[in-house]
Amino acid sequence: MAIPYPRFVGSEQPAMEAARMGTPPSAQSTPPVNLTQEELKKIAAYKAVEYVKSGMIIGLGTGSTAKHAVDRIGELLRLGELRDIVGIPTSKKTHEQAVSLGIPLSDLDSHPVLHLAIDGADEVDPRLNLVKGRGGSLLREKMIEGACEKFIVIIDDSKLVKFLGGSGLAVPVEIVPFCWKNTALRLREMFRDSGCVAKLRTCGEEAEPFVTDNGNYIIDLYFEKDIGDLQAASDAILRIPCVAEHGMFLDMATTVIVAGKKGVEVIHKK
Ligand SMILES: O=C(CO)[C@H](O)[C@H](O)COP(=O)(O)O
Repeated sequence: MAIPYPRFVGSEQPAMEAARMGTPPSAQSTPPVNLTQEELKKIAAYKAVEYVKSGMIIGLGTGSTAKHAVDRIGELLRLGELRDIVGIPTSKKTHEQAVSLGIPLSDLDSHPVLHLAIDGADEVDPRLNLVKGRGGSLLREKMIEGACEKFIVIIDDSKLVKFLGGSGLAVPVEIVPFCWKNTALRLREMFRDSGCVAKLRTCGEEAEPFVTDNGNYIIDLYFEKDIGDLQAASDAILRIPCVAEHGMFLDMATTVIVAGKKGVEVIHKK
């Protein structure tokens, strides 16, 4: 059950108060029904950072929600409320952000096991399976978040879906650029029964291929129907030689923090 924002229970209070940037408790007596999506993302992010303790090795996620968490970690380090944190960034963009905040950084080669990672997601299904990578960082995210003892996903409630692919948005697949049309065709044919459309992700006015931090392309898969057996789909995609990784994160999240108009909910994997 979601904890409603105006009546905080125990540890729900600090995240909300901090996220509302010092709004005095008295000003919170009316339900904050008009929270924007950005505010909800920030509330989820601040709540997740309560799980960060001094001395931890932390996976730093990518995207607009994760950005709030990285900002908050930087702020707590600056205030001296956290110490001896080492961040492992999941993208070049997050690396830049963390450097600008003075967060000490390292990598998976030096730290093969992390205590915790905090990241956003594009979709979360009832079993806490995820789609990630619409920001394009799925490969590094999967490497780093797969090496964590605890993986906290932070979302606003628009990301909750009945089944992956169910929001009508894409399931991304990172591929080696060589003969990408052939890989796109193989992906489309593989999911023909689910009404799959496979599109190269592009960017800019010239619609140039979007290039990931690893120098790869992304094929976005759009499904008309439920994909069905996700593990079988994952295995089949990964068997295509040019595929580096896909954006289905199955059985990886240990906790999902959902901020919605009615409150913030912390869901732990059973
Ligand atoms: O997977 C990701 C980037 O590769 C992001 O975490 C995901 O796209 C969610 O982004 P946002 O928080 O901006 O909605």
